[in-house]
Parts: sequence; C-alpha cells; structure tokens
Amino acid sequence: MTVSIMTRATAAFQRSFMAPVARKAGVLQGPPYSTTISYISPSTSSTTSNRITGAARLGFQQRNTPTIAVYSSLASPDENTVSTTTTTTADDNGAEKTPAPPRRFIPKPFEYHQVITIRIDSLTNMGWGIGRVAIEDDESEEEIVTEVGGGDGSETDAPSRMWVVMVPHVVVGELVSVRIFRNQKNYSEADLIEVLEPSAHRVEPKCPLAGTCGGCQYQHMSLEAQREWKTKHVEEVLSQQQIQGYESADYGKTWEVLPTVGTDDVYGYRSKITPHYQAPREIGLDEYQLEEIGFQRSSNRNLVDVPECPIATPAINAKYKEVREHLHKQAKIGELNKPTKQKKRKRGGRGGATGATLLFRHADDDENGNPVVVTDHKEYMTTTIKDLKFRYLAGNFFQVNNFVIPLMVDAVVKAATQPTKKGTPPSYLLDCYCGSGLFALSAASSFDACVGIELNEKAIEEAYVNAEMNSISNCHFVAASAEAIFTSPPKIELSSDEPPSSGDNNGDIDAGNTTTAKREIAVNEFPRDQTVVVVDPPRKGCSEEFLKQLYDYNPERIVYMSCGPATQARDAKGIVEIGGYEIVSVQPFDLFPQTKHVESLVVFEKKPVAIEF
Ligand SMILES: C[S@@+](CC[C@H](N)C(=O)[O-])C[C@H]1O[C@@H](n2cnc3c(N)ncnc32)[C@H](O)[C@@H]1O
Repeated sequence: MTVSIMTRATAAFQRSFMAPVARKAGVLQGPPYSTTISYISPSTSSTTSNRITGAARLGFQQRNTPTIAVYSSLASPDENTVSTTTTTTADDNGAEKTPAPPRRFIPKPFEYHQVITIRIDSLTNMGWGIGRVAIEDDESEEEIVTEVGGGDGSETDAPSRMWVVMVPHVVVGELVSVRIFRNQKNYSEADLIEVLEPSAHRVEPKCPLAGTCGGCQYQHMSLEAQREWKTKHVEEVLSQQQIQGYESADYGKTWEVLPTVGTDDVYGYRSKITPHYQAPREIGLDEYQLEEIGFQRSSNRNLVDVPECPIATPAINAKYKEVREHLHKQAKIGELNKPTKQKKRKRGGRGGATGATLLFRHADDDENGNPVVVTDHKEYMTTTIKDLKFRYLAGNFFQVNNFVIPLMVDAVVKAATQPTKKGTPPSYLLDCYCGSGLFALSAASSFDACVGIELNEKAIEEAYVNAEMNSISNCHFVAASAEAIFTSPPKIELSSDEPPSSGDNNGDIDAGNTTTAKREIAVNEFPRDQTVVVVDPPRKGCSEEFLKQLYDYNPERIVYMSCGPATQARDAKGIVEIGGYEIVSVQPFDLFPQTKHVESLVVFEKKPVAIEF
C-alpha cells in the first residue's frame, strides 16, 4: 500500500513540481527574514515535539482548513511526530501576534507560518528536501490516493492526497520541524525551524553562512550523501525523459549512471567568485556606508555579507579581504557614489552608484611562485591543465575547479579516442561550444584534425593563441554559433606526411624522402564513421537548430558534457530517438562540491543499422 502511494505521489510530483521548481532556476523565494536553524547532533538525538505512538495516521485540527495528517514513507507508524503551531512575533508592547500573510498568500492547505513536522524522503534538483503530507481534501481532483490504513472502510480510508512540502537545508531521512511560507497550486514551501532527528549524513558546515547564503546548498551534508544525490539527480532527469529505444530487446539497457566522481578538494577549490555590492547608503552629509558585499541570500534576492567564502581558493579569499577593506574605505568618502558611465545599470553593472559585481579569478602562480588573482574582466590570465597552458580573458568562460578539470578532460579524451565499430580510433574531432579550446587542444594529439566552434570571438582568438603556445598545429577554430559548423562547414588545411605524388614536384622524385604535403578538407567531408563531436553547451543546452544539424551530420560518436543535466537529458532524448544513437555511458562529476550543481558527461554511439533478412 505504501509503495503504491509513493509511486503515484512521485509520478505526480515529477509532473507537477519538478518543472516549476526547475523554472525558478536557483532563485529561491523564501521569506525576507533570517531563520535560525538548530539541529541536534546524532549522538545526542532527542526530540522536542510530542511523540505519538501506535497510529498509522496522525492528524491535527487547523482553523478553517481540513484535517492534516503527517507521516512519511520512511518512518514506521510509531515514529511519526506531529506538532502544530503558528509562529508569532512580538509587537511593540511585547505582545505576541501572528504575522500577517503576504497579500497573495493562498490560505490552503496550510496557514501562513503554520509549523508542521515532516520526514524528508527525497531532494529536488534544486537541493530542497521533500516531505509528503496526506491531506483530506474534498476538492481534490485526479490525484486521489487511498490512505495508509486498514482498508476496511474505517475512517482512515477517507480519500486524501499526498501533498508535497519542500524545505531547504535538510538531509533525506531527517525528521524536521518546518514553517510554511507559501502554498503553491500543488505543493507548499517552508523554512526549516529545527531538525528533530538528524541524519547520520548531517555534518557541521564549514561556512557560518551556510543556509543563509545562496551559494551553497549542501554544506550540511556529508560528501558521500552529496555525491549520491548528484548521481541520483542525473539518473532522475534522464529517466524522466522516458527515452525510447535505449532499453530495447535489441540493445538491452545501454547505460547506467556511474557514481559521481570528484577529488578530496571540496573546500578552497573555486578559482572564480563574483560577489556583489549595492551602492553605499548616504548616512549623513557626505557620509556613506557600504553595506553587504557578498552573494544572494538563499531565501530571496537580497545580498548577504560574505567576509570569506570557504569554497573559494585561499588566494582568492586573501585578495577578496583586501578589496573589501579598500571598498569600505572608498565608500565612506563617497567614492563609490560618484556617477559613472554605467550609472543607469542595475546591480551587475561594473562600478558606479548602482553597485557592482566584483571578479576574483585565480590564475597560475607568477614566475616567483606567488599566487595571482585577477580582478579585471579585461585582463588575460593563464591556467595550466595537465601540462597544457590556457590563456583566456578573465571575464570569459573557463571551468572553475582546477582540481576536477583534469578528470573531466581525461574522461572526454578517453571517450573521444575509443576505437569505433571499425576497430580503429576516430581521426576527426569537432569541439562545439569550445571556449578557449580546452577539449580540442587536450585531445589534439590523438586526432588528425580537430575543429572548434564558439560564439565568443575573443575566446576563439585565445584558442588559436593556446594552440600556438602549446605547439599544437592540427586544431582549427571558428567564431560562430555552433550550428554553423554544419551549415557553413569550414575548410581546414591538413598536413600529411605522405610521399608526394609524381606530379607534385615536377617528376623529380627523391625516393625515400617524405615531404609534408598540405591538403584542404571541409568539415562536411570528414568521414562520419571516424568523426567524434564533443558538445559542451551553456546550461540551457543545445539549440534545436544545432541538434537537427547534428543528426544530419551523423557522426559516429557524440561526447556531451553539461552543467545542466536536465537540459542534457532533454537533448539526449532527441539524440537517441531522432538522431538514432544509443547512450553508452553517463558519468557525473562533482565539479561544484557543497552546491546542488553537477556536471555530467553522456556518451552516445551511432546505433548499428538493423539488417532484416
Ligand atoms: C560551458 S562553456 C564550455 C567551454 C569549453 N568547452 C570549456 O570547457 O572551456 C559553453 C561555451 O559555449 C559558448 N556558447 C554559448 N552559446 C553558443 C552558441 N550558440 N554557439 C557556440 N558557442 C556558444 C559560450 O561562450 C561558452 O564558451
């Protein structure tokens, strides 16, 4: 019984909740106040709530709303703990009052600031915990499930719905007390008040701002749990696509998601941070005060002051401290309030009275071994990855975890160079969305020719500089939108150490000598069974136009790296179902420890054509 409830609730959740949650794209809408989160360490586990035993279904009466039952798939019936209160604040006279709900607050199924107890049984792809609550609701539409109960027609069999409550900063399995701040159409959102039964995977965050700062969602979780959830997340988004054909009688199940890999450098790893500040406040005549310099709060778009970011490298933190002190001094004397050209720009403008976004980027050490942190978007910097030097503009894209990039590069190169069905390694590589050439240049020694394409012209200029700097001569780069690699296939010049034909040197054949001959070949002339296409698009994934062209181009293998597993899964469906590929491996990378983000590599191989006799 419980299983069927959970299955249906999960399916309903996937349909109803995932999309809106994903649409929020990381912008959490909690209430504009800070919440004190307390938890009890596993060793001293106890609960402050009333413990009710021996009931399969527990309820409490709300004003104006139906009876709410709270229980969970993970708790045995006598584990269920229920409490109900509405949080209050003190007025000017010290009297307690319930805060007024926001104007558009939907009053069902929970009251504003109602406190409930839930067991966390899953996490969303945004890192929020999910607890399920059975609500009796006559207005329920199609998602009516039969409640856990005797099945004997007794009161416990009353129709009810599983209602999802989402709360941040929790670990799966925990029993938590939460305060509702919003009822959506199909689920409610709550703040964590107290962890009543902590998970063994709850750990002390390193950052005192964990939970308040929106940068990290998982610092309170053991690394093992973080990576396990990242693997599950990649698996879930791929499964949700219900990709046809990968699990057929002909091919069997062609993939499983491998465990998320990373390194032990789970703090002090980020080689780039971009804190913001708002224009200083005028507090007197010619007197100003700079308030927060930091990141967006987890609960709203306001800033939280972040004096130090433990996931950034120590060199970045040292520079950041220096810059913060300087900015506070500048602000005091009104320097940051002077209008600049960017005055009209919102936060995100770089300088001027509207505040700014700062940049800190950790480059290779200087020639004396001193750390270099670049703060100017227009400055060039160099990062060495596996003995290759990459120069790029500090304001341009480059991966931000120098510990994990080598693992990603190794995986891409390994996938790209595997022998094809013909038994020989592929000879041609297209690197779409190539940035300053990371994958093409890293794989170049294994290919006859690599062609990279990238929208950002400056990045392409740098890709050429990087090729030269690393003495790589078989890479070619194009500044254009990715689909142009197929629609306007660039011609490239290949050198081959073949003996020239008799006509090439006026019949003057010097037997035994080889001359480096040049030949031109266009990308659309590459033999497809020897061609691999690497794609590494921004989080929104590949455009439809690009994918259509890719299917038509029909390469032997597609190696798809992504920082957006959900859009990658969407694209994977088309690549398999329309393009005629099969998924051969899925490898997530923990490129952003302590956060909900995960990088994922999916490798596709052209399906063999079925021959009918
Ligand atoms: C995730 S980054 C990958 C860069 C590179 N593979 C690396 O790891 O350094 C995505 C890149 O795609 C580029 N980009 C965005 N839209 C594009 C488009 N329509 N066509 C080509 N490149 C695009 C961005 O400028 C960015 O450099």
